Amino acid sequence: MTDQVQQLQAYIEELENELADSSQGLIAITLELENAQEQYKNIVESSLQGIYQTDLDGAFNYVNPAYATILGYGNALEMREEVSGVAQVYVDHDRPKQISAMLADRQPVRGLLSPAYKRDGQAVILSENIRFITNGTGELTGYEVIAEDFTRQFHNEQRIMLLAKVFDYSIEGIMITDAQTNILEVNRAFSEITLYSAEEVIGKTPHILFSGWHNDRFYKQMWESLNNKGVWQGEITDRRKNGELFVQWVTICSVKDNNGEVSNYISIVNDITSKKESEKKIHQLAYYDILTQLPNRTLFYDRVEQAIRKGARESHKFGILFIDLDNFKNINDTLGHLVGDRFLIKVSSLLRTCVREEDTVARLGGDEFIILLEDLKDDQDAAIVAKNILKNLVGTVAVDKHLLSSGASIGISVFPSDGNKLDDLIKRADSAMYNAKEEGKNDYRFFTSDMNARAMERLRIETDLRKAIEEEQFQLYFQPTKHLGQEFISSAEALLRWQHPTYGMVYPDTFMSVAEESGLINQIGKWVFKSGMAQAAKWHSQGKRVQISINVSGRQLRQPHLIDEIMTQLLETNCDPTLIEFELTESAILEFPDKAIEILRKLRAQGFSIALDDFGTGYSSLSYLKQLPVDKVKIDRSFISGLPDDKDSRILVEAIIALSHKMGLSVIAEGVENEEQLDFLETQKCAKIQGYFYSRPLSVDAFEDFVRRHSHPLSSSSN
Ligand SMILES: Nc1nc2c(ncn2[C@@H]2O[C@@H]3COP(=O)(O)O[C@H]4[C@@H](O)[C@H](n5cnc6c(=O)[nH]c(N)nc65)O[C@@H]4COP(=O)(O)O[C@H]3[C@H]2O)c(=O)[nH]1
Repeated sequence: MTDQVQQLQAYIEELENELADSSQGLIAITLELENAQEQYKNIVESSLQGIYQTDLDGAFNYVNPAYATILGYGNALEMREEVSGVAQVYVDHDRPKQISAMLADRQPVRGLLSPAYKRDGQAVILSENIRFITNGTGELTGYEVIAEDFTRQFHNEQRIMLLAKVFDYSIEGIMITDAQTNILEVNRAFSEITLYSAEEVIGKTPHILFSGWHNDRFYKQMWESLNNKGVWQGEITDRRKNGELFVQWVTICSVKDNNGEVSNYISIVNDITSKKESEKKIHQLAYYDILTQLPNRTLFYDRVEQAIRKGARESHKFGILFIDLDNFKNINDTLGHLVGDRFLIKVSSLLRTCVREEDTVARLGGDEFIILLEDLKDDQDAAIVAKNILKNLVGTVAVDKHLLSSGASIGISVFPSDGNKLDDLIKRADSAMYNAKEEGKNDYRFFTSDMNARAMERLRIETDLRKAIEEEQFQLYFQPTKHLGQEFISSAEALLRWQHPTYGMVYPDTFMSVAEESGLINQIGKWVFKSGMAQAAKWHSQGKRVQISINVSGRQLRQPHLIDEIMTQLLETNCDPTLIEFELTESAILEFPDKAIEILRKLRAQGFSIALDDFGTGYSSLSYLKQLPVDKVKIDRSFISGLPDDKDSRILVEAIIALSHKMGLSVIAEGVENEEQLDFLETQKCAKIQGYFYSRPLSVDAFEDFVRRHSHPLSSSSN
């Protein structure tokens, strides 16, 4: 229709032109022209397309009924009465100018989309073909527009474009197949996920992604769901073009045609490989030990809970082995953490080899491991495993160039005889482990009720100790040390006593290990520093110079701000540092020698003295002594008690005294209880002694009395 109108229009123009040129045949042509114009008018008037003509300024010269209808007017006349030109109809007020610019080359414009307003103000999109109108001399006089209401198509097209964009830009991969699963279309995300371009997959089937990961049953269930419900959702592991496996979360829908037959399948695919990997990582971090990759405490406890449920249901026994390495601290401190870590990794694999596949070996932290032995037939089966572990751990384990061995102490509890709750079973295996340690290490123990009583006792002591710290139930006793050949007293060891409100005087042997394990020793130690220094300063201010030895345990040495704390107490008590000696055992220093040596050096630099307590009982060789910044060696009383009869004790004591003298260290013998011991020590020129033979530890009053009884003004010289 549009073409027909345009052809006619062109023809009329041609005739008009011919008319202008020629005077001959004018009448015939005029008739033909009128005819053609009539014909044109009829066609235009009855056209379903809107047609109008305007002058160059956009004023309407003619509007056909269809155009008036498109714009919501009753008829063309009505429209002409209300609207004079395009400016009142089109959204673009500059339309005449725009049209002139578009038609500058006199070529018609086709398919121009022009938004306009209907009579009632509603928007309408017109699709227009526009051409210029010339007069007989070829001069431009206006333009003619054939317009169609394109609003509905426009919105449909917009929708389709929008859907195409969604398809293209969706972050989910989309694959559309026909009913035979031949791929018809895939989007950009699909290509990014699978690494196949659209060209590579279109015409193929999704089998191109097949990884072999799933069995036939999996696909059978998928098709069953698709056929019955029209949809399937799940995880599929497929293979990318580069061969890599990937996990995707897939939703497949079947699309049916008007006859109810499946025409297409649409798969929407989410690559969840990285999500899966991070889930795996999170799971690994939450449930496995980072160093050894063994299950951690959380996972272990969970397995025990499961075992308890299963055990209760099926009347099964299971065992828990609590393992603490005996010698690990030494390995760590002497060879460094890196070797220590590697050793722990080796121990972990070694432990795994000692149990069955279904058993769980976990690391609780540090050098503590724990094993769940599932389905025990007999308690003794747990003992067999424990023995096997000990045998393996005593043998050497190669780490780098070192051949290391560490015994272990193992505690065993058995479900249900030792408890049917997680807490009880773990606590009891732990108590049994302590027992194995206390009774000589490198062995295993089953839990007994007697151990339970001891564990309860430890707990009670810890609770009471906390109260004791709060209420300052402690006292310092002082045990004088005797300088041979010197009558007056110039030094003493400060020894802690606990005045328990119920049990009376409690000695360190009862509570020191609990204080150490619980860490309460740090608070108690602070009190000892303060009281010891205050006492030394007080006697000093009274003109009595007594050097006081204060014990410092390994745990205290590990305290990060030990030196600051000591210096604070020194300032607060106004004590002279040369009046204070710190006593440390060899083993406390050897727990982490480098750090300990640094601390001791700093303390000496501040004017304090250092004594090596219990010397001879630790692991260090005598030559190691050279490296330690100490002023004094205290020979352990276990060697003194053998004097003078026990040959080994004699040899050792002689050697320690001789070596210390050679190294310029002062020596003191602890635990001297009789004259024979004293005589022997005198012959060896051991200058100082301490022990019941001379004096027991004394309260402050008793100590001052003791000094007075020795009828000397207290010395003003140092020891
Ligand atoms: N059989 C016998 N024993 C003798 C004799 N002479 C002294 N003793 C005892 O031997 C222990 C010497 O202290 P230690 O070796 O430093 O051993 C101390 C020390 O390691 C620790 N300790 C005591 N007070 C403190 C303290 O304030 N802080 C820290 N960290 N540890 C302390 O507790 C341990 C035990 O202290 P005490 O029970 O006071 O026991 C004291 C003392 O009473 C003797 O001739 N024969």
